[in-house]
Amino acid sequence: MAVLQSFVSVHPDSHFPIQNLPYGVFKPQSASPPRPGVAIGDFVLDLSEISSAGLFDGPLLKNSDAFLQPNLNKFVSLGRPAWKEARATLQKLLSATEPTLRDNAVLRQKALVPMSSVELLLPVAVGDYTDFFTSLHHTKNCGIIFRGPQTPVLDNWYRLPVVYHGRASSVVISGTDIVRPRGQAHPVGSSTPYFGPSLKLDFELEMATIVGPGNELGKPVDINNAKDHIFGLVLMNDWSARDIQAWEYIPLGPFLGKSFGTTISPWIVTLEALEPFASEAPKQDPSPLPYLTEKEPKIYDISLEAHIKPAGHEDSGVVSRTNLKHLYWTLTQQLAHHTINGCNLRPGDLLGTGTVSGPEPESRACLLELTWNGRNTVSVNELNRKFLEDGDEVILTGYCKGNGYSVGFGICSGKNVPAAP
Ligand SMILES: O=C(O)/C=C/C(=O)CC(=O)CC(=O)O
Ligand SMILES: [Ca+2]
Ligand SMILES: [Mg+2]
Repeated sequence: MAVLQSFVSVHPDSHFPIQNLPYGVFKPQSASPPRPGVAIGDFVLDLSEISSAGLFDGPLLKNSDAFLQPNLNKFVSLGRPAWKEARATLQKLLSATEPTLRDNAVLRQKALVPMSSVELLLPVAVGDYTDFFTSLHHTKNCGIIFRGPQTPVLDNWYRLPVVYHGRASSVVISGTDIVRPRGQAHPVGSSTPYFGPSLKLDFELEMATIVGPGNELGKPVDINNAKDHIFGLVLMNDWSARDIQAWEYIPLGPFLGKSFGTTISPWIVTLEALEPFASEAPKQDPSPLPYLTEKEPKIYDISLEAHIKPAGHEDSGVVSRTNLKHLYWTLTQQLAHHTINGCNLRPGDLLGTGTVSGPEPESRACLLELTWNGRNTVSVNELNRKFLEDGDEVILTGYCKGNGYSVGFGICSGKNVPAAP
């Protein structure tokens, strides 16, 4: 079957072919109000213009103001039938053989904006942010580093997706500077804690679910319906101050070591676009309890990379290469577990997968693991790093390789700037 083509020319290496159509929010000019868009090649299609032109003409979106909003919360709340309808409309409008937009120069001029000229914003207003801990490799390595080699993975880890509640207020869009946090730390061997800028600033390469309709308080989501609550995925960097974290986290878990900033990528790639890259998840042993047992457990084959651009340098170097398929607990198990006590999820909530470390040393997805808590170094363009230095930029990227095209996530980047004096 011929590969679907757009009338917008899309470079073969682009993350944003017509097979992808990820959703974001942008401002065409700094003074313009934010509006939803989809990425196509090097352009953003302005969905407020497409909506105002009456081109969302399917039964669910015909009279909807979902694309006349400053964020995507309303659209993601509508659920999969509306998401499918929007995708079908947009794929048709952008296809090479469809004249409606292709041959309307006035509308094209208004609705197709060069991506290089826009400001990308947070795609959703994030009401709540939760971060799971679902890579066995990451869990084992952190266990050995923080708690010693005796029992790096505790029994509960195999029975439920272990998780902590993060801070939504400090979720920021790719490109936002991250100020090095100050806090307490208590290095091994020192008799008292000290206070100061973190000396162990780290990144964590993760992905995150953007929640769709969500559930009412008191009504858990059934595991076999959990997929209907996942609108799509973004890249996520859960910045972590390892020295602050190691001292504060017992017994309640991470707090100030994580809450100073979490960066997400601007484009939400939908599960519809990821479907060709889904496969059966590996069997879990021990078998999970019935509320976590799904009829068709799926994983997604998404190649992920972390790069560091050292302070003052033009080029970045790759420090980690991994894949989302290395996770033990599926995205749907994470979501169902989150609601099993009746806790409600709301449209736009952000559920981090946890650090996506794989089995090979080069697939460790944070510096804590890559340098074994600063015992070793990683080399980046002939420089060595134990942890991040002021001015270092971390760039995450991810993509799925299709037949003749890629479905990608673009980048999720952030630069560290010095701590407040
Ligand atoms: O093992 C620990 O004490 C903590 C490790 C983390 O920092 C984990 C975390 O943020 C969840 C994850 O990214 O997998
Ligand atoms: Ca994390
Ligand atoms: Mg964080």
